[in-house]
Amino acid sequence: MLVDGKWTAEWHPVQATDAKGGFVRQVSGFRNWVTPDDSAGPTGEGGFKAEAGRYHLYVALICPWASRTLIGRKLKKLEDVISVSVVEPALAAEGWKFGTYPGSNLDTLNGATYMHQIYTSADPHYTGRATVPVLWDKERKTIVNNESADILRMLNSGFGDLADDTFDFYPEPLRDQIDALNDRIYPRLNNGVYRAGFATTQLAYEEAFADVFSMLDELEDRLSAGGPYLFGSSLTEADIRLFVTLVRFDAAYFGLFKCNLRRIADYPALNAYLHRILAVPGVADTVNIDHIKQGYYSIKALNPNGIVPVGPDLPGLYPVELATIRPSA
Ligand SMILES: N[C@@H](CCC(=O)N[C@@H](CS)C(=O)NCC(=O)O)C(=O)O
Repeated sequence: MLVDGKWTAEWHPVQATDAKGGFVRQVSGFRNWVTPDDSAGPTGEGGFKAEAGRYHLYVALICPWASRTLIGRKLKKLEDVISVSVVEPALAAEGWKFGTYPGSNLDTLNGATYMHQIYTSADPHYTGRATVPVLWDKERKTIVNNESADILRMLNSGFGDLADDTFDFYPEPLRDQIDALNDRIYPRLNNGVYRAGFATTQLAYEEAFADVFSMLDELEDRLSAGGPYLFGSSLTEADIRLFVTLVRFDAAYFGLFKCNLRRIADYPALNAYLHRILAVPGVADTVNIDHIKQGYYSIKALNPNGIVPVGPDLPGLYPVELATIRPSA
């Protein structure tokens, strides 16, 4: 991580923990908002007007939080308005790295090698983890925001007429209910899998494990009783936020994070829902199971030898054919 703008040598991928050994996620540091008229958003300062070509997203395809923003950009048809760079899937010794791994890019915009250099360009004294996603302002040469929940809302309504209005991820009448559901799903499931995976005590792991599967059971019941989306016929940000966790679950969380009571494939309604969202035009383009597997299984603290499992076979998502991977005799 960065301490006063300097990369600390003893960087460690196991994140902060609380007194019980539970994983604690860092609070995001840049919280300004792009708005149609340049005014300030719910947090931070103004001066970030929606303009085509002005903003850039830095993402990792392994990362569920970054993927929220990629889906938002796709479905709001903002691809020509906001450019994107994708880091390599594996966390290097200095964190996220730009490179030539298939599906990744070099940073042609700022010429950085590592994501932490983007942070110190914005704030030479930055202290904190250099996380993705980052929404970068090419004009002011700074980070607008590095919190995916905020960026997803900006993509929904901050870009005004530059965005397509087929989807409204945060419709006025549903806002309280969406907030309430997000507040349940985030700690138990989205972050719950990380709490299980990065727990440093049996107790913290088991508490997280119970949260993950009780939440999945609850969502299975909810989707069996109605649908096609969490709030009926319209796809909202709650669906995007749930989808990014579900699509990683069987490939990474089940194995690496020891969330292995059941797979998403074992939940009929959740599995159908996962594939329903995957079939929404544009969504599948944001999902890269190879990056997801390579990225999670590169976390040395959890997988010291770095061996990436061949399976599981994920029909319709990541089919694995033994014949194509078995070494010939
Ligand atoms: N609150 C942030 C969290 C982002 C986050 O934790 N991203 C992870 C990748 S999934 C990251 O960049 N980790 C690098 C690190 O912690 O050093 C958000 O939702 O945008």
